[in-house]
Amino acid sequence: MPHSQAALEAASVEPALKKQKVPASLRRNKVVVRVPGSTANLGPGFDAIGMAVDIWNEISVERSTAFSITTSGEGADRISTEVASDGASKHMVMRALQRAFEYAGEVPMPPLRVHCRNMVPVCSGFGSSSAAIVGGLIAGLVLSGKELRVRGSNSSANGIDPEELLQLANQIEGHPDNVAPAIYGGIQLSLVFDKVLDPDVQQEVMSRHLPIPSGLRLVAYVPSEAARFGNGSDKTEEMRNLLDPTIPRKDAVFNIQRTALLVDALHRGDLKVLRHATKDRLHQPMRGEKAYPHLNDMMRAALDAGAHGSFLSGAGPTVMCICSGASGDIFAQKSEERQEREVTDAMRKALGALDEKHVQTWGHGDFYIVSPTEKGAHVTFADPAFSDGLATFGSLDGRL
Ligand SMILES: N[C@@H](CCO)C(=O)O
Repeated sequence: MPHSQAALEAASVEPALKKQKVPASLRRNKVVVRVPGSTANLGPGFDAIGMAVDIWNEISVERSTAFSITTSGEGADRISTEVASDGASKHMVMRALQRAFEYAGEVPMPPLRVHCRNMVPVCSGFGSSSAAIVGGLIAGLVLSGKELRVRGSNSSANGIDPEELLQLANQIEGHPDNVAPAIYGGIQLSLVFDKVLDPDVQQEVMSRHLPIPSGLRLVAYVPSEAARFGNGSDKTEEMRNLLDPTIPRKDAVFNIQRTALLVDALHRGDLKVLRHATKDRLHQPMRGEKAYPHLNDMMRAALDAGAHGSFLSGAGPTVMCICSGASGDIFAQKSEERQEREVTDAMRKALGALDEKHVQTWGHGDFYIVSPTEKGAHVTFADPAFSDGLATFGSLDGRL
Protein backbone atom coordinates (compact mmCIF):
# COMPACT_ATOMS: atom_id res chain seq x y z
CA MET A 1 0.00 0.00 0.00
CA PRO A 2 1.45 3.41 -0.87
CA HIS A 3 2.59 5.41 2.11
CA SER A 4 0.22 8.29 1.46
CA GLN A 5 -2.80 5.99 1.46
CA ALA A 6 -1.70 4.33 4.70
CA ALA A 7 -1.33 7.75 6.28
CA LEU A 8 -4.75 8.77 5.09
CA GLU A 9 -6.33 5.60 6.43
CA ALA A 10 -4.66 6.08 9.79
CA ALA A 11 -5.89 9.67 9.91
CA SER A 12 -9.44 8.78 8.96
CA VAL A 13 -11.76 8.74 11.94
CA GLU A 14 -14.99 8.43 10.05
CA PRO A 15 -17.01 5.24 10.06
CA ALA A 16 -17.67 3.51 6.77
CA LEU A 17 -21.29 3.61 5.67
CA LYS A 18 -22.22 -0.02 5.95
CA LYS A 19 -25.86 -0.89 5.56
CA GLN A 20 -26.96 -3.30 8.25
CA LYS A 21 -30.36 -4.89 8.10
CA VAL A 22 -32.08 -4.53 11.46
CA PRO A 23 -34.11 -7.52 12.74
CA ALA A 24 -37.87 -6.90 12.37
CA SER A 25 -38.36 -7.65 16.08
CA LEU A 26 -36.59 -4.39 16.96
CA ARG A 27 -38.89 -2.12 14.95
CA ARG A 28 -40.67 0.72 16.70
CA ASN A 29 -44.17 2.16 16.27
CA LYS A 30 -43.66 5.83 16.97
CA VAL A 31 -40.91 8.39 17.48
CA VAL A 32 -40.75 12.13 18.14
CA VAL A 33 -37.58 14.02 17.25
CA ARG A 34 -36.55 17.65 17.93
CA VAL A 35 -34.02 19.36 15.67
CA PRO A 36 -32.64 22.92 15.97
CA GLY A 37 -32.41 25.49 13.21
CA SER A 38 -28.97 26.78 12.30
CA THR A 39 -27.16 29.68 10.68
CA ALA A 40 -24.43 28.82 8.19
CA ASN A 41 -21.27 30.38 6.73
CA LEU A 42 -20.94 33.04 9.51
CA GLY A 43 -19.56 35.23 6.74
CA PRO A 44 -16.35 33.76 5.30
CA GLY A 45 -16.81 30.09 6.31
CA PHE A 46 -18.78 29.20 3.17
CA ASP A 47 -20.02 25.57 3.29
CA ALA A 48 -17.78 25.02 6.35
CA ILE A 49 -19.02 26.73 9.52
CA GLY A 50 -22.50 26.64 11.05
CA MET A 51 -24.11 27.39 14.41
CA ALA A 52 -27.21 25.77 15.93
CA VAL A 53 -29.83 28.24 17.15
CA ASP A 54 -32.40 27.83 19.88
CA ILE A 55 -35.37 27.50 17.51
CA TRP A 56 -36.75 23.97 17.13
CA ASN A 57 -38.76 21.82 14.77
CA GLU A 58 -40.52 18.77 16.16
CA ILE A 59 -41.16 15.82 13.87
CA SER A 60 -43.53 13.07 14.94
CA VAL A 61 -43.70 9.87 12.89
CA GLU A 62 -45.73 6.73 13.49
CA ARG A 63 -46.51 3.59 11.55
CA SER A 64 -49.92 3.76 9.90
CA THR A 65 -52.07 2.20 7.18
CA ALA A 66 -51.39 4.92 4.57
CA PHE A 67 -48.88 7.74 4.04
CA SER A 68 -49.84 11.22 5.23
CA ILE A 69 -48.00 14.44 6.13
CA THR A 70 -49.36 17.40 8.05
CA THR A 71 -47.53 20.58 9.00
CA SER A 72 -48.25 23.29 11.55
CA GLY A 73 -46.35 26.48 12.30
CA GLU A 74 -43.77 28.01 9.97
CA GLY A 75 -44.38 27.30 6.29
CA ALA A 76 -47.62 25.39 6.94
CA ASP A 77 -49.40 27.45 4.28
CA ARG A 78 -46.77 26.91 1.60
CA ILE A 79 -44.97 23.59 2.05
CA SER A 80 -46.46 20.93 -0.21
CA THR A 81 -47.53 17.90 1.79
CA GLU A 82 -48.33 15.79 -1.27
CA VAL A 83 -47.30 12.19 -0.89
CA ALA A 84 -47.89 9.28 -3.26
CA SER A 85 -49.30 5.96 -2.08
CA ASP A 86 -45.76 4.50 -2.06
CA GLY A 87 -44.40 7.39 0.03
CA ALA A 88 -42.73 9.26 -2.86
CA SER A 89 -42.79 12.97 -2.05
CA LYS A 90 -40.87 16.22 -2.48
CA HIS A 91 -41.24 16.85 1.25
CA MET A 92 -37.74 16.76 2.76
CA VAL A 93 -38.83 14.83 5.87
CA MET A 94 -40.39 12.12 3.70
CA ARG A 95 -37.33 11.95 1.45
CA ALA A 96 -35.09 11.54 4.47
CA LEU A 97 -37.40 8.90 5.96
CA GLN A 98 -37.19 6.97 2.69
CA ARG A 99 -33.39 7.05 2.80
CA ALA A 100 -33.31 5.99 6.46
CA PHE A 101 -35.54 2.96 5.91
CA GLU A 102 -33.55 1.96 2.85
CA TYR A 103 -30.31 2.29 4.84
CA ALA A 104 -31.69 0.19 7.69
CA GLY A 105 -32.89 -2.49 5.28
CA GLU A 106 -36.65 -2.04 5.82
CA VAL A 107 -37.69 -1.89 2.18
CA PRO A 108 -40.17 -0.83 0.95
CA MET A 109 -40.72 1.97 3.45
CA PRO A 110 -43.83 1.18 5.53
CA PRO A 111 -46.86 3.54 5.49
CA LEU A 112 -46.25 6.41 7.91
CA ARG A 113 -48.20 9.26 9.48
CA VAL A 114 -45.92 12.31 9.75
CA HIS A 115 -46.59 15.55 11.59
CA CYS A 116 -44.15 18.49 11.55
CA ARG A 117 -44.44 21.29 14.10
CA ASN A 118 -42.18 23.95 12.64
CA MET A 119 -40.72 26.88 14.53
CA VAL A 120 -37.73 27.35 12.19
CA PRO A 121 -38.53 29.94 9.47
CA VAL A 122 -38.59 28.30 6.03
CA CYS A 123 -36.59 29.40 2.96
CA SER A 124 -34.87 32.02 5.12
CA GLY A 125 -31.32 30.79 5.75
CA PHE A 126 -32.18 29.19 9.09
CA GLY A 127 -31.44 25.61 8.06
CA SER A 128 -35.05 24.48 7.75
CA SER A 129 -34.26 21.88 5.08
CA SER A 130 -31.35 20.51 7.14
CA ALA A 131 -33.63 20.26 10.17
CA ALA A 132 -36.13 18.33 8.04
CA ILE A 133 -33.44 16.01 6.67
CA VAL A 134 -31.86 15.30 10.08
CA GLY A 135 -35.26 14.84 11.73
CA GLY A 136 -36.50 12.49 8.99
CA LEU A 137 -33.30 10.43 9.06
CA ILE A 138 -33.31 10.01 12.84
CA ALA A 139 -37.03 9.19 12.88
CA GLY A 140 -36.66 6.58 10.14
CA LEU A 141 -33.61 4.94 11.69
CA VAL A 142 -35.20 4.76 15.13
CA LEU A 143 -38.51 3.38 13.74
CA SER A 144 -36.64 0.71 11.82
CA GLY A 145 -35.04 -0.43 15.08
CA LYS A 146 -31.68 1.31 15.14
CA GLU A 147 -30.27 2.30 18.51
CA LEU A 148 -28.74 5.75 18.88
CA ARG A 149 -25.13 5.93 19.99
CA VAL A 150 -23.08 8.82 21.25
CA ARG A 151 -20.09 9.87 19.20
CA GLY A 152 -17.11 7.59 19.63
CA SER A 153 -18.87 5.00 21.83
CA ASN A 154 -18.38 1.27 21.29
CA SER A 155 -20.21 -0.07 18.32
CA SER A 156 -23.24 -2.29 18.63
CA ALA A 157 -24.71 -4.32 15.81
CA ASN A 158 -27.78 -2.13 15.32
CA GLY A 159 -26.34 1.13 16.49
CA ILE A 160 -25.91 4.25 14.43
CA ASP A 161 -23.67 7.01 15.66
CA PRO A 162 -23.94 10.72 14.88
CA GLU A 163 -21.01 10.63 12.46
CA GLU A 164 -22.78 8.03 10.35
CA LEU A 165 -25.87 10.20 10.47
CA LEU A 166 -23.77 13.16 9.33
CA GLN A 167 -22.67 11.23 6.22
CA LEU A 168 -26.26 10.31 5.35
CA ALA A 169 -27.51 13.87 5.91
CA ASN A 170 -24.72 15.40 3.85
CA GLN A 171 -25.43 13.02 0.97
CA ILE A 172 -28.96 14.46 0.79
CA GLU A 173 -28.16 18.12 1.56
CA GLY A 174 -24.95 18.37 -0.48
CA HIS A 175 -23.10 20.65 1.97
CA PRO A 176 -22.50 20.00 5.66
CA ASP A 177 -22.60 23.44 7.29
CA ASN A 178 -26.26 23.26 8.42
CA VAL A 179 -26.64 19.51 8.94
CA ALA A 180 -23.62 19.28 11.30
CA PRO A 181 -24.94 21.82 13.87
CA ALA A 182 -28.45 20.39 13.45
CA ILE A 183 -27.08 17.00 14.55
CA TYR A 184 -24.51 18.00 17.15
CA GLY A 185 -25.60 21.47 18.27
CA GLY A 186 -23.08 24.25 18.93
CA ILE A 187 -20.81 25.78 16.33
CA GLN A 188 -19.45 23.15 13.97
CA LEU A 189 -16.55 23.34 11.55
CA SER A 190 -17.09 20.75 8.82
CA LEU A 191 -15.07 19.54 5.90
CA VAL A 192 -15.65 17.12 3.07
CA PHE A 193 -12.80 14.82 2.09
CA ASP A 194 -12.24 12.05 -0.41
CA LYS A 195 -12.92 8.62 0.97
CA VAL A 196 -10.16 6.08 0.67
CA LEU A 197 -11.49 3.19 2.75
CA ASP A 198 -14.78 2.41 1.07
CA PRO A 199 -14.75 2.54 -2.73
CA ASP A 200 -18.57 2.73 -2.81
CA VAL A 201 -18.56 6.05 -1.01
CA GLN A 202 -16.68 8.84 -2.74
CA GLN A 203 -16.74 11.50 -0.09
CA GLU A 204 -17.06 11.80 3.65
CA VAL A 205 -17.61 14.63 6.09
CA MET A 206 -15.95 15.35 9.39
CA SER A 207 -17.03 17.98 11.85
CA ARG A 208 -15.40 19.58 14.87
CA HIS A 209 -16.97 21.66 17.61
CA LEU A 210 -15.95 25.30 18.09
CA PRO A 211 -16.78 27.10 21.33
CA ILE A 212 -19.66 29.58 21.51
CA PRO A 213 -18.37 32.75 23.23
CA SER A 214 -20.12 33.20 26.55
CA GLY A 215 -23.60 34.69 26.31
CA LEU A 216 -23.40 35.46 22.61
CA ARG A 217 -26.73 36.44 21.10
CA LEU A 218 -27.89 37.09 17.56
CA VAL A 219 -30.14 39.74 16.09
CA ALA A 220 -31.72 38.42 12.90
CA TYR A 221 -33.73 40.23 10.27
CA VAL A 222 -35.92 37.65 8.51
CA PRO A 223 -37.71 38.91 5.38
CA SER A 224 -41.26 37.63 5.40
CA GLU A 225 -41.66 36.65 1.80
CA ALA A 226 -39.82 33.81 0.15
CA ALA A 227 -42.99 32.24 -1.23
CA ARG A 228 -41.77 31.84 -4.77
CA PHE A 229 -39.52 29.03 -3.53
CA GLY A 230 -41.09 25.60 -3.10
CA ASN A 231 -38.75 24.72 -0.25
CA GLY A 232 -35.45 25.72 1.36
CA SER A 233 -33.37 23.50 -0.93
CA ASP A 234 -34.81 25.10 -4.09
CA LYS A 235 -33.94 28.53 -2.71
CA THR A 236 -30.41 27.52 -1.69
CA GLU A 237 -29.82 26.04 -5.14
CA GLU A 238 -30.99 29.21 -6.86
CA MET A 239 -28.79 31.33 -4.59
CA ARG A 240 -25.78 29.06 -5.28
CA ASN A 241 -26.34 29.50 -9.00
CA LEU A 242 -25.70 33.23 -8.55
CA LEU A 243 -22.13 32.61 -7.45
CA ASP A 244 -19.18 33.10 -9.78
CA PRO A 245 -17.68 29.75 -10.80
CA THR A 246 -14.15 31.01 -10.27
CA ILE A 247 -12.75 33.50 -7.79
CA PRO A 248 -9.69 35.72 -7.97
CA ARG A 249 -6.79 34.65 -5.77
CA LYS A 250 -6.95 37.84 -3.72
CA ASP A 251 -10.55 37.05 -2.77
CA ALA A 252 -9.63 33.49 -1.80
CA VAL A 253 -6.84 34.90 0.37
CA PHE A 254 -9.27 37.41 1.89
CA ASN A 255 -11.57 34.57 2.98
CA ILE A 256 -8.79 32.26 4.19
CA GLN A 257 -7.48 35.03 6.45
CA ARG A 258 -10.89 35.79 7.88
CA THR A 259 -12.01 32.19 8.35
CA ALA A 260 -8.82 31.47 10.30
CA LEU A 261 -9.35 34.62 12.38
CA LEU A 262 -12.97 33.61 13.02
CA VAL A 263 -11.94 30.20 14.38
CA ASP A 264 -9.32 31.83 16.61
CA ALA A 265 -11.79 34.51 17.79
CA LEU A 266 -14.36 31.87 18.75
CA HIS A 267 -11.74 29.96 20.74
CA ARG A 268 -10.60 33.11 22.56
CA GLY A 269 -14.05 34.67 22.93
CA ASP A 270 -12.48 37.65 21.18
CA LEU A 271 -15.62 39.43 20.00
CA LYS A 272 -13.90 42.66 18.96
CA VAL A 273 -12.26 41.14 15.88
CA LEU A 274 -15.53 39.68 14.59
CA ARG A 275 -16.23 42.78 12.49
CA HIS A 276 -13.26 41.67 10.36
CA ALA A 277 -13.74 37.94 10.86
CA THR A 278 -17.32 37.90 9.51
CA LYS A 279 -16.43 39.62 6.23
CA ASP A 280 -16.66 37.60 3.02
CA ARG A 281 -15.92 37.81 -0.69
CA LEU A 282 -17.00 34.37 -1.90
CA HIS A 283 -20.77 34.68 -1.79
CA GLN A 284 -22.16 37.75 -0.01
CA PRO A 285 -21.15 40.34 -2.64
CA MET A 286 -22.76 38.34 -5.49
CA ARG A 287 -25.87 37.50 -3.52
CA GLY A 288 -26.21 41.06 -2.25
CA GLU A 289 -25.89 42.48 -5.73
CA LYS A 290 -28.12 40.00 -7.56
CA ALA A 291 -30.74 38.97 -5.01
CA TYR A 292 -30.67 40.78 -1.68
CA PRO A 293 -30.93 44.56 -2.06
CA HIS A 294 -31.21 44.91 1.74
CA LEU A 295 -28.03 43.02 2.64
CA ASN A 296 -25.16 45.49 2.50
CA ASP A 297 -26.96 48.46 4.01
CA MET A 298 -28.34 46.40 6.90
CA MET A 299 -25.00 44.72 7.67
CA ARG A 300 -23.26 48.10 7.69
CA ALA A 301 -25.96 49.74 9.84
CA ALA A 302 -25.68 46.94 12.40
CA LEU A 303 -21.90 47.31 12.68
CA ASP A 304 -22.18 51.10 12.96
CA ALA A 305 -24.69 50.60 15.79
CA GLY A 306 -22.30 48.40 17.76
CA ALA A 307 -22.86 44.82 16.57
CA HIS A 308 -19.65 42.74 16.79
CA GLY A 309 -20.17 41.16 13.39
CA SER A 310 -22.80 40.84 10.67
CA PHE A 311 -23.32 38.37 7.84
CA LEU A 312 -25.80 36.76 5.49
CA SER A 313 -27.32 33.74 7.25
CA GLY A 314 -26.62 30.71 5.05
CA ALA A 315 -27.88 31.36 1.53
CA GLY A 316 -30.13 34.14 2.90
CA PRO A 317 -32.24 36.21 2.82
CA THR A 318 -31.85 36.60 6.63
CA VAL A 319 -29.27 39.14 7.85
CA MET A 320 -27.59 37.99 11.07
CA CYS A 321 -25.77 40.18 13.57
CA ILE A 322 -23.65 39.10 16.52
CA CYS A 323 -24.27 40.95 19.77
CA SER A 324 -22.92 40.44 23.27
CA GLY A 325 -25.06 38.41 25.56
CA ALA A 326 -25.61 38.27 29.30
CA SER A 327 -22.44 38.38 31.35
CA GLY A 328 -24.10 37.77 34.71
CA ASP A 329 -23.62 41.42 35.70
CA ILE A 330 -27.03 43.09 35.95
CA PHE A 331 -25.71 46.48 34.78
CA ALA A 332 -23.82 44.88 31.91
CA GLN A 333 -26.97 42.95 30.95
CA LYS A 334 -28.87 46.22 30.66
CA SER A 335 -26.28 47.65 28.31
CA GLU A 336 -26.28 44.41 26.31
CA GLU A 337 -30.04 44.62 25.87
CA ARG A 338 -29.56 48.23 24.80
CA GLN A 339 -26.99 47.07 22.25
CA GLU A 340 -29.49 44.60 20.76
CA ARG A 341 -32.13 47.33 20.64
CA GLU A 342 -29.79 49.83 19.02
CA VAL A 343 -28.69 47.29 16.42
CA THR A 344 -32.32 46.42 15.63
CA ASP A 345 -33.29 50.10 15.36
CA ALA A 346 -30.37 50.84 13.05
CA MET A 347 -31.23 47.89 10.80
CA ARG A 348 -34.87 48.92 10.71
CA LYS A 349 -33.85 52.44 9.70
CA ALA A 350 -31.60 51.11 6.93
CA LEU A 351 -34.47 48.96 5.71
CA GLY A 352 -36.83 51.92 5.70
CA ALA A 353 -34.44 53.83 3.45
CA LEU A 354 -34.40 51.09 0.83
CA ASP A 355 -36.40 51.42 -2.34
CA GLU A 356 -39.44 49.41 -3.31
CA LYS A 357 -37.33 46.72 -4.96
CA HIS A 358 -36.57 45.07 -1.64
CA VAL A 359 -40.17 45.10 -0.49
CA GLN A 360 -41.41 43.70 -3.81
CA THR A 361 -38.92 40.85 -3.68
CA TRP A 362 -38.79 39.99 0.00
CA GLY A 363 -41.74 41.77 1.60
CA HIS A 364 -41.48 43.22 5.04
CA GLY A 365 -39.87 41.17 7.73
CA ASP A 366 -39.46 40.39 11.39
CA PHE A 367 -36.61 40.91 13.78
CA TYR A 368 -35.69 38.02 16.05
CA ILE A 369 -33.29 37.90 18.97
CA VAL A 370 -31.92 34.38 19.00
CA SER A 371 -29.50 32.49 21.23
CA PRO A 372 -27.17 29.81 19.95
CA THR A 373 -27.65 26.36 21.43
CA GLU A 374 -25.15 23.67 22.33
CA LYS A 375 -27.88 21.04 22.09
CA GLY A 376 -28.35 19.14 18.88
CA ALA A 377 -31.07 16.85 17.52
CA HIS A 378 -32.59 14.48 20.06
CA VAL A 379 -35.38 11.99 20.47
CA THR A 380 -38.06 13.01 22.97
CA PHE A 381 -40.27 9.93 22.60
CA ALA A 382 -39.81 6.42 21.26
CA ASP A 383 -42.19 3.47 21.44
CA PRO A 384 -40.82 1.03 22.45
CA ALA A 385 -38.29 3.13 24.36
CA PHE A 386 -34.52 2.76 24.01
CA SER A 387 -33.18 -0.24 25.88
CA ASP A 388 -30.47 1.71 27.69
CA GLY A 389 -32.44 4.91 28.22
CA LEU A 390 -30.10 6.79 25.90
CA ALA A 391 -32.24 8.93 23.67
CA THR A 392 -30.09 11.72 22.38
CA PHE A 393 -27.60 12.64 19.78
CA GLY A 394 -26.12 14.94 22.36
CA SER A 395 -24.35 18.23 22.05
CA LEU A 396 -21.59 17.06 24.37
CA ASP A 397 -20.50 14.63 21.71
CA GLY A 398 -20.17 17.47 19.25
CA ARG A 399 -17.42 19.00 21.39
CA LEU A 400 -14.74 16.65 20.11
N1 LIG B 1 -23.36 27.23 2.64
C1 LIG B 1 -24.59 27.23 1.91
C2 LIG B 1 -25.77 27.36 2.81
C3 LIG B 1 -26.03 26.13 3.56
O1 LIG B 1 -27.38 25.91 3.58
C4 LIG B 1 -24.65 28.38 0.96
O2 LIG B 1 -24.29 29.47 1.35
O3 LIG B 1 -25.09 28.18 -0.17
